[in-house]
Amino acid sequence: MSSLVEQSKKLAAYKAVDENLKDSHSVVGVGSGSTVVYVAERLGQLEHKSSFVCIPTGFQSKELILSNGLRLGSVEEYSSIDIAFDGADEIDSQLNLIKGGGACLMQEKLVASCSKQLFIVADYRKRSPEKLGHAWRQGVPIEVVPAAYNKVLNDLKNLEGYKSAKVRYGGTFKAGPVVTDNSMFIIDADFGEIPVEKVSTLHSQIKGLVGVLETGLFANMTTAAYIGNEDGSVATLTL
Ligand SMILES: O=C[C@H](O)[C@H](O)[C@H](O)COP(=O)(O)O
Repeated sequence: MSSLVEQSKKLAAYKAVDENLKDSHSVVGVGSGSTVVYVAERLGQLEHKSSFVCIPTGFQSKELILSNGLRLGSVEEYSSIDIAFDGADEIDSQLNLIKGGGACLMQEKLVASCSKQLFIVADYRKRSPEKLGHAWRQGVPIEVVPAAYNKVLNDLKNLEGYKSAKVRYGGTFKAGPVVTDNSMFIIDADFGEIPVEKVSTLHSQIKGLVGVLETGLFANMTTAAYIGNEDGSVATLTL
């Protein structure tokens, strides 16, 4: 990956933490992915880091919290979270998101839904001019019960906008399907470009299929998105 992309991730993450984490915040959600690495790094540099507890969104997130000397909690203990930081695979003009490129969507949505504020950190490649499905062409990640994958693949064909869907495989790293932190499979379903006003409906339709645990469509959850630009600036997107 180019150092420009890496630099933009870091700048976005640092700025999101610096501008939004307050001394009064005692419970902080820490998401998953390669951009949140810099959120955890920044949190770990804070003098008052022992004054808040961090809630992970999966295995990688838990490791980030521990390796940066942060206090680890769990969403079972803290179902009310003051603020959460997470990455995204794509962000539309209304701050709806596609997430789950790293197969972590269920616990991410759990933490986001428990949090009073959700700040997204990303590099410039993640920002769509308007609709989801523009830059992120791999499809909407859907976490499914393993026994239901074939049924869900068939059910998806009946939904408006459906183009194709497939179970995600591990490639050279895993013979067979990717298995999530919740022991589920991931289906990537291509719906082309998703109109802003249809994100929520599409999420509900997919979620309504028996066998679906959660979708990677995050509608109306984002407080603000911090986007690291190629020129070294960071754009703050709010509604
Ligand atoms: O499943 C993974 C998560 O949804 C990530 O937050 C998302 O894929 C973005 O990751 P990255 O910051 O590596 O692009």
